[in-house]
Amino acid sequence: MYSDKPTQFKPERFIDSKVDFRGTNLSFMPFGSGRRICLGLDLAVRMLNLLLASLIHHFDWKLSNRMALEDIDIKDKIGITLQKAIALLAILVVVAKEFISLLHHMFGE
Ligand code: HEM
Repeated sequence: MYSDKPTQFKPERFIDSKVDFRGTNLSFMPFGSGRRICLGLDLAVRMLNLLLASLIHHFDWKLSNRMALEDIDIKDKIGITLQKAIALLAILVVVAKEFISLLHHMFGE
């Protein structure tokens, strides 16, 4: 099931799945496995949810005119860090009112 079109973005493949990301299932190990498994795993899992939820909550997003829906894919390219082979050109559209008032609160008028 997990090897079914592995390069396609299909998050639903994990619904009702018993495979986890903590290095016990070698078909899916984003943080590595065994003695050298990522030391920041727990921090990263918490921060990723918070970061992504904050970005989605505070901003509206749209795709750049230079990119079509069909161009979105999840292939990676090897480098010092792992990068997307085709960058996602997402544009921030509207800054939500709550975020503006948060900035005012933090930095004054
Ligand atoms: C989404 C975020 C992250 C991903 C996907 C990730 C992934 C990985 C992977 C694949 C490895 C290599 C594991 C292996 O060799 O088997 C690794 C190692 C490591 N990661 Fe992360 N990591 C993330 C975030 C973090 C964070 C936030 C920290 C620290 C605060 C961290 C600290 C480390 C350290 C210290 C190692 C080396 C462990 C060792 O060699 O013993 N990582 N990480």
